[in-house]
Amino acid sequence: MRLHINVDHVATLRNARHTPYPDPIEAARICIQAGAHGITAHLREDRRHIVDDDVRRLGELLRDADEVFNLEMAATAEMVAIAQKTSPDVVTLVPERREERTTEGGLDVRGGGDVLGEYVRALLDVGIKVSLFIAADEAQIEASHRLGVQQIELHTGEYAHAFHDPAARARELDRLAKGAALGHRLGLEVAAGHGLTRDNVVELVRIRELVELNIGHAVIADAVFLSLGGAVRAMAEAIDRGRPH
Ligand SMILES: CC(=O)[C@@H](O)[C@H](O)COP(=O)(O)O
Ligand SMILES: NCC(=O)COP(=O)(O)O
Repeated sequence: MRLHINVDHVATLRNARHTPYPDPIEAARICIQAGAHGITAHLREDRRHIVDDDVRRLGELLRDADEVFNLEMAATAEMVAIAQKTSPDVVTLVPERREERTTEGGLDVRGGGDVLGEYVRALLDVGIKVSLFIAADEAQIEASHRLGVQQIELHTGEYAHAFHDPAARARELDRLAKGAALGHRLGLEVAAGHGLTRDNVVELVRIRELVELNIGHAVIADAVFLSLGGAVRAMAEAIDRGRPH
């Protein structure tokens, strides 16, 4: 199971005071040293946390360290051009709404039209792996497969919200498990992420088809008490506890 740490909210803290610290690139270095298999960052259109220069510097760090850089972005011409210029290992296309607090729901791949396919091809053509951040919905998974991407990332936000309601949690886990199984059958790599914590990750990783998790907010929050390296190691331990051996 690959664990990619999302460093967006290191930048949120930095931007709250317009200081140069804490630096998300230094955070990425610590996460990698602590055992993360890659770094994720979301360049939002409003630049509320990660900014363009962070993307450039993360790219340099991770290329030098030979570690994976997963750049999350909206499916727009501006973002695709940034990816072509900065060449992350992976681009995850996500839905984005300017006023949302965080990413709500998955990308509408089925209704995405020709333009989404063009963006996907533009990224694949320059050798960037493409992942689509989608709900665990049969039609969206099949549409992702038809677009020729290598990976899907299942949105676990609803599961995270349902965690303290046993019936809703079981329903969400079942939905994610069915989605992961379908994605795997279609030959897609299946990742998951959003709202994951050391508590809710344990049951999720029983889904054998999942090969990657992208986790940010809870790790950065844990870092306040555990140090960043300690928070990454604690998350890796929670994943190990839940993973079928
Ligand atoms: C796509 C996704 O789930 C993450 O990138 C998450 O959106 C982190 O960024 P925000 O907290 O700004 O939504
Ligand atoms: N794609 C999910 C991600 O990168 C991190 O989401 P979160 O853990 O910050 O909610």
